[in-house]
This record gives sequence, C-alpha cells and structure tokens, in this order.
Amino acid sequence: MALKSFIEVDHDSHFPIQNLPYGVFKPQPSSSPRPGVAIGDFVLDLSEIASAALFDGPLLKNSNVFHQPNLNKFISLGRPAWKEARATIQKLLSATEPTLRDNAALRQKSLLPVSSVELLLPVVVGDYTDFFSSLHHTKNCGLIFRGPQTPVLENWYHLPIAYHGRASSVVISGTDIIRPRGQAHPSGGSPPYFGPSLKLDFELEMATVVGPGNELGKPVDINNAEDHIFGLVLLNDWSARDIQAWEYIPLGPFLGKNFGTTISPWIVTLEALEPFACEAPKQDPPPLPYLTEKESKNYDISLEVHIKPAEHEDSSVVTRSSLKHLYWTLTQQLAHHTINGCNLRPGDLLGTGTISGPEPEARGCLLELTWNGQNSLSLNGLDRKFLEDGDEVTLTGYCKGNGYTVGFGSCSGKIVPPAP
Ligand SMILES: O=C(O)/C=C/C(=O)CC(=O)CC(=O)O
Ligand SMILES: [Ca+2]
Ligand SMILES: [Mg+2]
Repeated sequence: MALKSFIEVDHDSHFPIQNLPYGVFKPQPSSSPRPGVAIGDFVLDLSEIASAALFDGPLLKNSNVFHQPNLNKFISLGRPAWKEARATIQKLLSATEPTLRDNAALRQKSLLPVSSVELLLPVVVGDYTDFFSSLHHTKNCGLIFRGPQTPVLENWYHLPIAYHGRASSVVISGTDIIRPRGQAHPSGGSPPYFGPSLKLDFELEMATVVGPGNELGKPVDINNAEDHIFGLVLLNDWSARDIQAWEYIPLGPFLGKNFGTTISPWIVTLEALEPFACEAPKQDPPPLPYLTEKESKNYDISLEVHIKPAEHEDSSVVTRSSLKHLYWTLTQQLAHHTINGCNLRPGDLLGTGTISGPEPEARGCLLELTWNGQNSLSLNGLDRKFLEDGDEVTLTGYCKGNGYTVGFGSCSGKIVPPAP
C-alpha cells in the first residue's frame, strides 16, 4: 500500500508524504526564521522537531542544523544526512506512527497551516549562475537574434554555456518585480532609447540548489556530481529583452537580467524526484570525457506558465513544457562549472536556462512565443507581446506519480512600474 500521512492530503496536492520539500518560514512576523517541510496544507517546523529530540539518527542527533535561519548548514552535510532527515520526517508524519500523531501538544507547536506563515528564501544564495541548456530555446533565440545562418553556434554542442548572474537580486515567490529602466537599441539613426523596458519577459527555468561545495582548485567528477545537488526549485529569470539585446555584446547578460530573479519557496529533493528520473536526450557529437556520464539523467517534471493581467480574475496558460527536454543535464552543468577549479558553495543556484520544448506551445519565454513581438498572444482576449504593468506571472511544476503528485508549488511575481 502507498505510504500515507496522518495529515489529510488532497490527491492533487503538490506536497504528499512522498515529497517533503524543505523551505524556511516565520510563524509570526516577529519570530525568527526556521527550516520547515511542506506536508499538504501544513508546514512542519523542524526546529520544534529538533527541540523535541526527534532527530535521533547518528548524523543529526544533537545537531543545530534545524535551529538556523536558513538551510545552508543542513544542505552542506551531504546525502547521508539528507537521507537520515527524510527517513525521520517521513516516519514521524506517517499514518501508522504515533509519536507526533498522538501528541496534541507537539502537533500544535510543530504543524502550522502554511497559509498562516511567511515563506522566505530557503537558502542564502552566495552565487547564481544561469545556463543555456535547452536546444529548442537556443535555436529559437539564435533565429531571432542572429538569423538563420547558424542559429546554434558550434561551441554550444560541446559545452554547457552559462553566464554569471547576480545573487543579490534573487527573491522569493510573491515579491513584486519593478520594471527596470535602461538603454535599448538606437533605431533609424537616433540615439539609444532610455526609459522603462518596453520588452519585459519571463523565462521558465528550474535551478539546482548546490549542497556540499567543492574546494577551490578541485573539480567535481561528473559521476559524483549528483552528490553535490540537494534539490531543485522553479526559477523565473526575468529578462528585459530590449536592454539585453543592446548591452550583451560582447560580454554577455548584465542589467537586462539582474534586476530580479524569482525562485519558488520549496526545495524538492533529488530523493523525492528519483521516481521521475528519465533518460536525457542523446548528445551528438558525444561530449568530452569530463562531461560523459555513466547515466545521463533528466527528470520528467511538467512545467507551466500562467499570466494573470490586472484586468482579469483568472490567469491564462501561456506555455507547457518539461524539464525532460533539457539537452545538458544538471550534473553536466555542475561538473562543467567546476572543471577549471571554480568552487561552488552550499546554497549556490545553478539555473538550467529557459526550458523550451520542441513544440511552439512549449516555448519558455515571450521572446520565443511572440517571436520578439512580431506576433501577439491572447490572454482571454487581451493581446500580449511582452509583459505589462500589473501582469502576474506564475510558474508551476509537478510530477505525476501513481496516485500522488510531487510538485514544486508555484513561483510568481507581479510587474509593477518603476517609481517616477
Ligand atoms: O540567445 C541569446 O542571445 C540569449 C539568450 C537568453 O537570454 C537566454 C538566457 O538567459 C539563458 C537561458 O535562459 O537559457
Ligand atoms: Ca535565463
Ligand atoms: Mg534574472
């Protein structure tokens, strides 16, 4: 029989006992932030579970990792500690285990309706890197920005391309995004445009949350790279296409990207995603040995983007894609990032890059969906080429198991105008 919790969980909830994603929250505005795990519509306060001495395994007994204001210390411990924590939490929440189920006082203290708490960034992000790992996205961007001669440049097939993003502007789902001001292309002999971006876009991405890092000068072997991945979140790499197109030659994305990057609050672990692992697309040409893995793995995570304009009650779905389409795998991204000796640290975020699928309906950003504004999308009758003030963009992601769903919840942000 399938594992069940004593807590009622809707069959389409993203957070059944098979998931158990980690986040950080404040029970009251004045409380200190603490780690928690989502279960149905509740959050389990791990600081209370630790205070009750219920983490009694060899690695976590007497540990203070759940008395921290972020998950960095816990995730730096590595997979054996993650497995121990998951086993403890899964047992405590299961229908057949009386310890928490039958202890009203502890339940009262440790299980809070998620609607009553404030969710915060789950980790302190020291560094954020954004890859470019979807072949479909790369091809479409190439056709739009560089024309039909060589939409995919030769290097792309040999290494996972990336740029260094900015960690300071990574924000939690629900944070408003202020439309950036900047310069855009001059047109018809005029000087460059300066003002609020006229081509504001979302990018449907996921991100690896790095667990244990690596020492400076010591690359991570591709076949051990998975041990450095704690889990995944949804990520929206908001992009101002007009600023980007004018500024990013020759050094790459800068102010067109670093005004805000939104992540979802719950980190879904690789353990919870393992039942949804699938083979990654075949790579041709074969990668160099340092990027060749024994097992080339993606996860079959269905992804959607919804936009709710200010004028509407309801949102419209604008794209449906899946992480399974990614060409360069998460482990290849991580190994490549360290091959020169670059050190990763616990809490670093590695964005996958925009995740587009092969079909036009599976394109992961408006740049592709409207072909740089040449076409419009209809949001229940409202036309959109790029994002307007008041638009709320929500990413969701989930995996369908046998009778349950393992999901990421949502990652949203609303566009607001810059101060005058
Ligand atoms: O192809 C280009 O010129 C630009 C591509 C992007 O803006 C994409 C980017 O940030 C990386 C990604 O999300 O895949
Ligand atoms: Ca991106
Ligand atoms: Mg960004």
